[in-house]
Amino acid sequence: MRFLDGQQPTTDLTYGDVFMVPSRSDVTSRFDVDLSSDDGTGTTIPVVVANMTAVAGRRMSETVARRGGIAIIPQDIPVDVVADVVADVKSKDPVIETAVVVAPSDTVSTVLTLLGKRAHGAAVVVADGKPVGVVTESDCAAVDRFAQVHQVMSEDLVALDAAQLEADGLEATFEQMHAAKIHLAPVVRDGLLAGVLTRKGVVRSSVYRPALDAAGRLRVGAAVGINGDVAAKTRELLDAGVDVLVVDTAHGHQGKMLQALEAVRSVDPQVPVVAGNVVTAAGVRDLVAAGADILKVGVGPGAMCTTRMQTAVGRPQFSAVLECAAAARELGKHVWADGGVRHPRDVALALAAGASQVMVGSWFAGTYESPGDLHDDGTGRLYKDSFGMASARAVAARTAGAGSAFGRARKALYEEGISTGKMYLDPLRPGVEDLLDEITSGLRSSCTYAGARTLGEFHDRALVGVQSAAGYAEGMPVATSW
Ligand SMILES: NC(=O)C1=CN([C@@H]2O[C@H](COP(=O)(O)OP(=O)(O)OC[C@H]3O[C@@H](n4cnc5c(N)ncnc54)[C@H](OP(=O)(O)O)[C@@H]3O)[C@@H](O)[C@H]2O)C=CC1
Ligand SMILES: Nc1nc2c(ncn2[C@@H]2O[C@H](COP(=O)(O)O)[C@@H](O)[C@H]2O)c(=O)[nH]1
Ligand SMILES: [K+]
Repeated sequence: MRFLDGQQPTTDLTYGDVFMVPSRSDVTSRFDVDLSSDDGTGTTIPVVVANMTAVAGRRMSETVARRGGIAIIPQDIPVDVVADVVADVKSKDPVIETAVVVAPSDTVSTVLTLLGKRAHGAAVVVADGKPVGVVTESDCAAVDRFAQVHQVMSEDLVALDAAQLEADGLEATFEQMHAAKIHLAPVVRDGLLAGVLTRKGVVRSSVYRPALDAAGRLRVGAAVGINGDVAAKTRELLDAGVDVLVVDTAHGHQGKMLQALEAVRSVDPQVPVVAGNVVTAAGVRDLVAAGADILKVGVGPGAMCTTRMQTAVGRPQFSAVLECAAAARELGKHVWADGGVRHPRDVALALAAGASQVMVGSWFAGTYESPGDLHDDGTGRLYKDSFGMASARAVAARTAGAGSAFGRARKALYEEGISTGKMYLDPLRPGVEDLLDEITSGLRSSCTYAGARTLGEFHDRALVGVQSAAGYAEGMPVATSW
């Protein structure tokens, strides 16, 4: 990456401070851009779901890995639950999606609760393992909440056969669904429900490649903190089958982190290890020396994060990523830009600055696939609760039952995150895949503007300028007259 006209910025910058100019390009289609990362984590799009309890759970992990990204299960989740999540994600099909399933005797009230768990807009009604109907939100409108599913479901089913699907391919399957005027179809294998396909999902499967491990199963990562028996927890996580290990604490450039990395490396010298958070080249070098392959960069940019207000510590994220990525590159290592990503442009800028991937937390909390329950704010707008991992809420959960009550009370004094975030679902993009579409289409387009076919070329070719607040504002759409 170069600054425009050889500028050398004299202050640290964040995403809003910078813009990219187009360069001569011979990349004729945005579909010609390869978004795979080269940092050894096996992702085919450079998007990692942040290890936050309100964001990364099993549905999020499965959905994002099917489209080529990876989610990191937070360190606060008990290790036996992590093992269960990893096994579940790895049991899922890379193309056929997991259905929301109900029984004919379930109530409409149950259906309405479950529909919000995935973006399909329909639940498959199953009896003896076979699909017998489909039920949507509109089927449930204006009927009693205790009505039973069999009374309202549509029995007019067009089911797809998994073997036939493989033989026909995605395009023919899409055309078949189009001709049948259906947006969703249950998929059966030997007559039993194997999942669902949506028309949108079929198109996505033709554009994205799933992030798969050596055995062809979806990838998933998990985080470990720096306290306690790090080696033992690492062993348990690796036995559970996690593909990437994230060693995570607020202040990554500290002695306990270096010891934690040594403990992790003593267990497994091979697994990709991500460590952070840091924002300086010195932090990068020390953590690499202790065994990290990838540095998690970002102190204070997160949407749920109050660290900069509490402590004055942190660094504007674009400059942090630029300096850390350059230091990591010299050592043959990589960085993930963690936090503060709110628009596709931020993803492009982080990658231009040299990050191999971008971590997204709060933005994805506001989707069907995040772990929380859907709420209506009283005006019909849907949202989910979110909270920081250093908030009072997370600290109380993390320390519950550990140590003495006195110790927990002392810990509770330190709070560097908000407990009561409200992340609205975008009515046009309520599912995480809708956001991935928005991010990756923006990023593919950024790459062609820079004349880049790969993310490596994008970083090499990106030409970045510094802008005023008015320059940033000019880029915003204006939907009403002024
Ligand atoms: N990216 C960011 O800007 C930030 C991210 N977070 C996230 O919050 C989660 C919890 O992290 P964390 O609070 O580190 O909890 P951890 O459970 O990982 O514990 C942190 C350990 O480091 C010690 N420590 C020393 N200095 C600090 C410091 N300045 N801040 C925090 N701990 C310190 C603590 O001891 P003692 O308690 O005795 O001081 C404790 O033993 C993580 O997921 C982290 O990524 C949190 C803050 C900032
Ligand atoms: N200082 C704090 N940082 C936090 C907290 N919880 C999470 N985080 C960091 O934010 C990113 C995600 O950023 P986002 O803008 O996409 O939400 C996450 O990976 C952590 O590094 C917190 O309580 N305090
Ligand atoms: K912040």
